[in-house]
Amino acid sequence: MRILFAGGGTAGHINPALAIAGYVREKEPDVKILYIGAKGGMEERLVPAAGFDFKSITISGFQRKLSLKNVKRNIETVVHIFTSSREARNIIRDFQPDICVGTGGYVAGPVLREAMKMKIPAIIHEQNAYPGITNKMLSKHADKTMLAVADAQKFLDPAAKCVLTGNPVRQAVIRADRAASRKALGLDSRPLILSFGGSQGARKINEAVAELLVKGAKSDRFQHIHGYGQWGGWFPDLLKEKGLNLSEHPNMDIREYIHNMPECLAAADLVICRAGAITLSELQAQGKASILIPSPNVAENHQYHNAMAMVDRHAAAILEEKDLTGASLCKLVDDLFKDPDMISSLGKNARSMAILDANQRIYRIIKEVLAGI
Ligand SMILES: CC(=O)N[C@H]1[C@@H](OP(=O)(O)OP(=O)(O)OC[C@H]2O[C@@H](n3ccc(=O)[nH]c3=O)[C@H](O)[C@@H]2O)O[C@H](CO)[C@@H](O)[C@@H]1O
Repeated sequence: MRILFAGGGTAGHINPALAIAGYVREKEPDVKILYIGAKGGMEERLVPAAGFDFKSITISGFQRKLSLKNVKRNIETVVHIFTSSREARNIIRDFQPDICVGTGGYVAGPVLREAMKMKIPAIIHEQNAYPGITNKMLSKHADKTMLAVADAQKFLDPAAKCVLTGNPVRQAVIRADRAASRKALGLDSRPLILSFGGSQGARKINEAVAELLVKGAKSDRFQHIHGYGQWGGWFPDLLKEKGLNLSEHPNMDIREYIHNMPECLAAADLVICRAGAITLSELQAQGKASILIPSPNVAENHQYHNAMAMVDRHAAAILEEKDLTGASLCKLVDDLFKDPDMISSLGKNARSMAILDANQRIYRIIKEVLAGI
């Protein structure tokens, strides 16, 4: 079997593709997998690191806010629509896939469209309750549109052939064990706080977490791992300005991107993060207590709705960005750790929401589509 994947822009689109690809490779070690991503996107690093062949095409998205710079970018995007289709077509011709799987993000558009024109079976996966623009466009002609949340169907083309699968989570996340992960990370018996602001990081979360790290360093009560993101290069200097010298605190660790997320998640006692769809599925798979800070800058405020689905089931705490300060975050963390039963019940309730067989369901759909069912 030869499978072509396309999806990218943020890890929220890349990691589901890697989860599906990883599962299929476990089931069928002879499978040939190729991943097409966008030149310059996070997928350029993440996909080869996961051991899959990768090719890129040049593509960009339309900028909605009008400015001179954005007009120029939008003209480039129109040019890319044509050139990227040609690039995608050439890669597809060379690779000759049996099926093409799209997981959202601009790059999936030209790849899946060209595959469909070439009569190659094409299926897409939507991670959110509110679908992204690429999947909305592709859903009309896709052989199957796989959904994480049934509600997404009402925003898709009426012709979409929808099937509910849940979000695919990487096997490494599902399997990671707390005790083994804590040992591998060199942690001691104090609680571990894990924080990050989505796959790209978030300025406001960095600023609030800086306070939490300073306070944590003084009290020495916690161990902490924080991912500050690709635009957060200023974060280490902020800590220095605040007088925090991390070399004196070996179990306080900051990094631009957390590459060993399965271990870090398994080891954590409390996770502070955005409410992107895949992050939430991972929290559920690992049954972790969390403080969710939804991004207010996403289509239809969908991260708030993602978060509330957990908060309403007492499976996470929420701190809205408008209420987020160093002080409000420190207080909520203190309150939670004062109440160990609360931390444990948030984790248990999160786990009860997990859909752990999404990879199996998607694998079955791939086989059915290939068999013409
Ligand atoms: C601002 C934005 O557009 N966010 C969207 C984006 O979020 P984003 O790209 O942040 O996606 P998710 O929260 O869904 O997934 C993030 C993934 O990155 C991993 N990770 C993150 C940080 C890190 O340092 N290391 C690491 O490995 C997480 O474990 C997870 O697997 O895609 C999601 C899925 O379509 C959407 O729900 C989000 O609304």
